[in-house]
Amino acid sequence: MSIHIEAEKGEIAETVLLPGDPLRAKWIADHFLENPKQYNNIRGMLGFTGTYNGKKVSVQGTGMGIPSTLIYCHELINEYGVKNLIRVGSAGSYMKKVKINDIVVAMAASSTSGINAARFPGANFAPTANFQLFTKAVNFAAREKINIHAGNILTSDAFYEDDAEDYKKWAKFGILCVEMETAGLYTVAAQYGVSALSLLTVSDSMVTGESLSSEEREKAFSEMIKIALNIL
Ligand SMILES: O=P(O)(O)O[C@H]1O[C@H](CO)[C@@H](O)[C@H]1O
Ligand SMILES: O=c1cc[nH]c(=O)[nH]1
Repeated sequence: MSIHIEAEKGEIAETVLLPGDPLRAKWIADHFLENPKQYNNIRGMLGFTGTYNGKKVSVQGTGMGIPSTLIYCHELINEYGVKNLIRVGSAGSYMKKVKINDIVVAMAASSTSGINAARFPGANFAPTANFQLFTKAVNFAAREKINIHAGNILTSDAFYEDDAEDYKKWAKFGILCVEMETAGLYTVAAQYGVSALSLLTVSDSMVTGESLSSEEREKAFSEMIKIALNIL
């Protein structure tokens, strides 16, 4: 048991899917895992372990933003020996070609977070995806004819930006979409020598103003989950 996770040692798999929303963790466990067993309810941040095609896999909610996500990743890696961390999140599109329900595989994550600026004063750390997981995801999507975008994304500390036009500056530099965790995830994975990948489904568009409802957001992510579970 760690401070925020009440699982016994051995109850969590080496590969963990990480949605921000704990109810999405339950939905994934209920719909995709064989024999799912809940191992965490501290703070309602649900975690489950089951199998997928016979392979042990866990799914753990992280909450929203880098600080919350780092708590769960730190404990999963250091207290439970987790080796592969795969975020399955939602994101807001910054480009016209990145449409609602499209999947983005994050090669790298730019960020407005101060976490690495404080760690590496006067320098920039580049949080990047694990190459093997990234390649497997891209190849699986190609085989299954699932359309994906791959590239740089933005991990923001703010969901509600002051300036609704700010996204245009990031889009000019190739940023596909915005979310709130990946730069933290890629950094903590690098810090402890484990593998991480972020898969994102577009739930909102800054370009068109479209948006999925919270119910659709919770459940509309089947193709992304399929990719995550098939790169184990
Ligand atoms: O859907 P999740 O995984 O929570 O991800 C996105 O949704 C939340 C904001 O609504 C932030 O956590 C953002 O990164
Ligand atoms: O617009 C969005 C959608 C999901 N997540 C974000 O951080 N922003």
